[in-house]
Amino acid sequence: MDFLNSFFSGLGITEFVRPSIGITDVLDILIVAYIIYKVIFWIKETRAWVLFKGILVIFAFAAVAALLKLHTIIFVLSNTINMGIIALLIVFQPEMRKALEQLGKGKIFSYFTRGEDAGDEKAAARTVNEIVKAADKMGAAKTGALILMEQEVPLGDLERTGIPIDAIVSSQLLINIFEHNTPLHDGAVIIRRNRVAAATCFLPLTDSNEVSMELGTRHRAAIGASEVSDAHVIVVSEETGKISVARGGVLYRDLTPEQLKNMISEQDHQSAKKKLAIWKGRQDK
Ligand SMILES: Nc1ncnc2c1ncn2[C@@H]1O[C@H](COP(=O)(O)OP(=O)(O)OP(=O)(O)O)[C@@H](O)[C@H]1O
Repeated sequence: MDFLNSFFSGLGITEFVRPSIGITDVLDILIVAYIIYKVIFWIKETRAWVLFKGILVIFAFAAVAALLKLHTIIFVLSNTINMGIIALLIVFQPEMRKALEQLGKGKIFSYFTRGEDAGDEKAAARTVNEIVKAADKMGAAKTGALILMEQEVPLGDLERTGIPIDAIVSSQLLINIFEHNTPLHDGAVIIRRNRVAAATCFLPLTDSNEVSMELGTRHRAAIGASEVSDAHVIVVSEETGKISVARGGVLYRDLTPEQLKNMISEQDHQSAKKKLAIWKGRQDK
């Protein structure tokens, strides 16, 4: 303290007021810093990043206008800022929804819901095997398919667009659902905890313009569904018979049955989540 006083008196500042910082202030600063860090991280992960850079340009423009006293520009900018905030909320409604869903499926909540699935491991492994078997056979026969495996984000909204099934997953059932010219073959199947919940479900199409032109609406729907949920979305191409998986907005194409199995089994999902940031930039073009 003496050192600080002599330092400031050396600078000609005689009265040194020490701000009183308590433990709650430190906690407060740490929480705010963490939230800002998370928001920046989230912005960088979504298309909000491009928009964020655009906003920075506008701020720089406003600063220059204020510096040069360009009154008309300042007037226009200050009167449109409120509208701009509302426009941002509307444009980024899907991203904000996703962020809130991710917040909701965080550790605290999953801790309380994990118990429900205890003892289900054997059935889950069987389900994975049946799905892989079905995908492999449908690929060989060039039967198009679209299958969502629900994870933590509930798919009730998507499920309601289809026809309820509620049957134990089997490769025969899946192959039968996607058989051409049958009433259930169009759209997606949703699988929830080892049961086929619904078929003919309609999924949101991705609006990403980074998706290859050679991919049609089935693959776009798979990517779209994986953007709004954490589901494993399996696609079998009717045209090529190739198997792909969409997860977190990324399409992993041309998978072997073994790779598919690894991707959709739970342990792999956890490690894949960690790798997601690395894969993010490798979205198929
Ligand atoms: N929004 C959607 N939700 C669910 N299923 C969809 C959706 N859009 C298309 N599909 C399914 O995809 C089929 C059309 O696939 P399309 O040929 O356009 O896609 P693709 O990506 O080229 O796939 P493929 O390689 O199998 O031809 C539809 O008959 C329907 O079953």
